[in-house]
Amino acid sequence: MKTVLIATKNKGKAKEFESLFASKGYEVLTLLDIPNAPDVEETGSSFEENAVIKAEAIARQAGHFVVADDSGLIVDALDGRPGIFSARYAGEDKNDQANLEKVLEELRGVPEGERTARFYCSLALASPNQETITVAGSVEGLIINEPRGDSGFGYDPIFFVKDLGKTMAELSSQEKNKISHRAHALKELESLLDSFLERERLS
Ligand SMILES: O=c1[nH]c(=O)c2ncn([C@@H]3O[C@H](COP(=O)(O)OP(=O)(O)OP(=O)(O)O)[C@@H](O)[C@H]3O)c2[nH]1
Ligand SMILES: [Mg+2]
Repeated sequence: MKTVLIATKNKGKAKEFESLFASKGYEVLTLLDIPNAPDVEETGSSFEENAVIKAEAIARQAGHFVVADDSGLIVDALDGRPGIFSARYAGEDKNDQANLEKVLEELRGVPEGERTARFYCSLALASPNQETITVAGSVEGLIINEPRGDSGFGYDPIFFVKDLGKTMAELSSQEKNKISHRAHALKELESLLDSFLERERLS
């Protein structure tokens, strides 16, 4: 089986990548499988910049091609926050529950029609031998008042997907993996992955 290394330490993302890539015949390894994997500082000012920083740093260290994901929640009524700071919105300890509560608190009193939001995911594919490729995907939703559902991770319980009439956390992992920002970005990457890997083989 072909193996792909994902430069993430986020368990929720790792699980989603495992099932997204399994359907394409790849086994997934993440930084959670690698003892003492470094923490790469996300110093960029966009999702794309941060995805490239993470992918290139780990590709250099591993001497191997890797995929990195930088993603987050963009809330229109909060001028795009938490955005690239989604993982640490309520503090450095990356507490999903506290992050979600901070968003709900900041949106208190904002009417339903103004609670539009999207999840955005940038994926970077990097190798020591080639130019880095980036792709992106997003999914539109509404931030509801109270968390609902317990699948997924992060802000999923407050992100309502109108077409499905459910929050992301009320979807099964298969359902989320059909419509999520990460799934859309990976679909974009799919068409580029084979030729990237072919160049990798020849380099
Ligand atoms: O409800 C959610 N459903 C999702 O599908 C999702 N995808 C991203 N996010 C949020 O955005 C942060 C990423 O920040 P991020 O890209 O820097 O990742 P991270 O720091 O958690 O791990 P790493 O990949 O950098 O190691 C995450 O922690 C979450 O708060 C999501 N929330
Ligand atoms: Mg991060």
